[in-house]
Amino acid sequence: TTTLAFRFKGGVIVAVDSRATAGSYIASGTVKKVIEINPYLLGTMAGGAADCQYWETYLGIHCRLHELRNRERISVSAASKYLSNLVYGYKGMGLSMGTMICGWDKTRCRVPAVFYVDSDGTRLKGDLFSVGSGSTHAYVSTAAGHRDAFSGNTCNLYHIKEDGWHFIGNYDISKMHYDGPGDVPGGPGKGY
Ligand SMILES: CC1=C(C(=O)N[C@H](C)C(=O)N[C@@H](Cc2c[nH]c3ccccc23)C(=O)N[C@@H](Cc2ccccc2)C(=O)[C@H](C)CO)Cc2ccccc21
Repeated sequence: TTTLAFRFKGGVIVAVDSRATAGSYIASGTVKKVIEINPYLLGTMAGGAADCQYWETYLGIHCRLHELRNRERISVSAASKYLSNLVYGYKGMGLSMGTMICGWDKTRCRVPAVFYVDSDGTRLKGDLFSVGSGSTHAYVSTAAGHRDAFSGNTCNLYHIKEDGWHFIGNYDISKMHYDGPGDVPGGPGKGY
């Protein structure tokens, strides 16, 4: 899996691949690794498929209950803290989940936010994260889908703006232009 999210003045960009594996077998090439928690919160998924799907769906239920009880949206920070505390209760029991909770807070700090949360209990606020077996490639180039055997098929792209998330599209990674390590802007041998 390769998942990437970063914050910028225009909001948050979220990009994930769509491959699921069981050992070296490709179990699926069309999985959704972004859960649409609500119109202004997205969660990405890496690690155990069932673990990610189950606990991020559970988070969605909690976020809705928060809205009903408090008559206001839950903040990205509070949503990510809730997920982190949830899975921390199962630490050491075999959960495997690496996720980014992304959104644009409308109430408190009114800025885009990205939090990394994993099943070890780590929770980090940041501007850019990449999670999954292909993340090392994604940090350095657009190579993840081509270089990591556990990532690939298609890329799902989302843009979170002040008015919520927008699904930009699904792109076939095999049709994306990539001519080797020098392919990224400013890469070696490009002279700029
Ligand atoms: C295709 C699929 C499932 C599936 O492929 N399950 C396998 C066993 C799975 O969880 N694969 C993981 C890799 C994995 C297998 N066993 C594990 C034990 C611990 C941790 C990870 C794993 C995977 O593809 N994970 C994706 C993330 C993912 C995949 C599907 C859905 C959400 C997230 C990913 O991270 C990259 C491929 C690198 O592993 C489970 C499921 C439930 C409902 C609907 C579809 C599926």
